Amino acid sequence: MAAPTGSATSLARLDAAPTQVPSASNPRRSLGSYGGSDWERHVTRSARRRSDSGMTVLVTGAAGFVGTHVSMALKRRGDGVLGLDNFNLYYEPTLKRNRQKELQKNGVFIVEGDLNDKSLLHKLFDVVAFTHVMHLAAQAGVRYAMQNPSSYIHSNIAGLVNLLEVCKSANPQPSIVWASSSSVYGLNSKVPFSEKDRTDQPASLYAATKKAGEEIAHTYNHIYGLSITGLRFFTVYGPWGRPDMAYFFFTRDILKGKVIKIYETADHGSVARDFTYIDDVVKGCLAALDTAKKSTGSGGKKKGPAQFRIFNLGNTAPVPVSELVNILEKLLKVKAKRLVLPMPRNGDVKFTHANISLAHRELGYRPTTDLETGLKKFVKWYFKYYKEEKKKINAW
Ligand SMILES: NC(=O)c1ccc[n+]([C@@H]2O[C@H](COP(=O)([O-])OP(=O)(O)OC[C@H]3O[C@@H](n4cnc5c(N)ncnc54)[C@H](O)[C@@H]3O)[C@@H](O)[C@H]2O)c1
Ligand SMILES: O=C(O)[C@H]1O[C@H](OP(=O)(O)OP(=O)(O)OC[C@H]2O[C@@H](n3ccc(=O)[nH]c3=O)[C@H](O)[C@@H]2O)[C@H](O)[C@@H](O)[C@H]1O
Repeated sequence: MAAPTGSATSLARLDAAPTQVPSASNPRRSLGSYGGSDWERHVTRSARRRSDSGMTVLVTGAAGFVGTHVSMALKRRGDGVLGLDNFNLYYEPTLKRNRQKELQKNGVFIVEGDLNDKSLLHKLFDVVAFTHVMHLAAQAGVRYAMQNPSSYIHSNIAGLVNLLEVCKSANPQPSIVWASSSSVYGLNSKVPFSEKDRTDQPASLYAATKKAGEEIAHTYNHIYGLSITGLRFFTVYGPWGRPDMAYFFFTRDILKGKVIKIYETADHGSVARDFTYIDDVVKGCLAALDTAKKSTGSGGKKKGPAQFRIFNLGNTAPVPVSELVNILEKLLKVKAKRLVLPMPRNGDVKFTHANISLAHRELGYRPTTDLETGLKKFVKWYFKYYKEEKKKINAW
């Protein structure tokens, strides 16, 4: 994982934009450097939909785990899709580049840029009349927030506000669906978590920025008439996943014979997650886009009541982390070296469990993949992917 950049304290740095995870691209390029007709040709071709009934969607975080899957699913069914990602170095940059290649093969172009680059966003909305924005770009990960807190402010707060500012003044205004998180339930002990439950006890800065995002979204809905749907994802896993997440690095470490740390509660109880398979989450995202009503503002002014929704997208079948490891051992045919430790106060919560009846009722959301089935698909992908990567390295 990339070293955090947040420790610089010189006066020059204090004036600079909030600290970011180092990025492969320069987020402050001048508009001219986005490239002339070639850039525009890629953008318009990627955003072209196959039929008039389709949508034209800007997917932020398209080189990310969920963003890649959602972009692919939209393109497959004929919608116009344009990606935006800053390709930051929070985890393996080659993985993001390889996801980008997969998307490119399927006709999805990713513009390399930062959410905070207002002129870039304006330029994109000038070139393409987006009907929808699927906003997935964010600084993810609950524990990394203790190492690089500013990166969460940069992407999850400043970046979100910047995006909403541009959306509010776009003509037509797009409908927005964006990723919140199960982490907003924080220290709640009433399960399963329902959208009506309190969300005022976050256990990590990550969770606090997602909660803040929900409030910010409400403001833009209230003042400017933006149609906004927030989706609270619950620990999403699967092929092309995130190497900073436990199921992914447990797989790598078990195969390497390295010790893995498994957290337990202070009274030796198990820590559990409502692990949700990526294909189920993608279906929920598409259903949210399909049922999103149009925004009601124009010229930066609200012209009528606008839709505002929040849904849990979980699996509603929590599994203890120790059981996740049992399944991985079985699939990998390797015994894990386990070190059981009390859960540190590092942003983690003891358990998550989604009540999904609202998403079921309004989105027709019904997850169908149990953890063992989903992990089997992940492990299959993992072996294939790293075999290919190893071949590439050996060929050098
Ligand atoms: N995967 C999960 O378990 C999970 C659970 C709950 C919520 N979420 C949320 O879902 C969304 C997608 O998560 P993911 O797992 O795909 O994460 P990810 O890190 O794989 O994807 C996020 C992408 O956003 C990009 N990005 C970050 N900051 C940016 C910026 N300022 N400008 C442009 N691009 C930027 C990153 O480069 C990355 O490719 C995130 O909002 C995350 O917080 C994920
Ligand atoms: O749904 C979300 O809102 C969040 O989902 C995800 O967070 P988490 O549920 O915390 O997933 P993840 O890190 O894989 O840890 C899984 C389990 O392994 C335990 N865990 C973890 C590390 C370790 O070394 N040992 C361990 O036992 C740990 O205690 C936990 O019980 C996303 O990363 C995050 O972006 C956020 O959006």
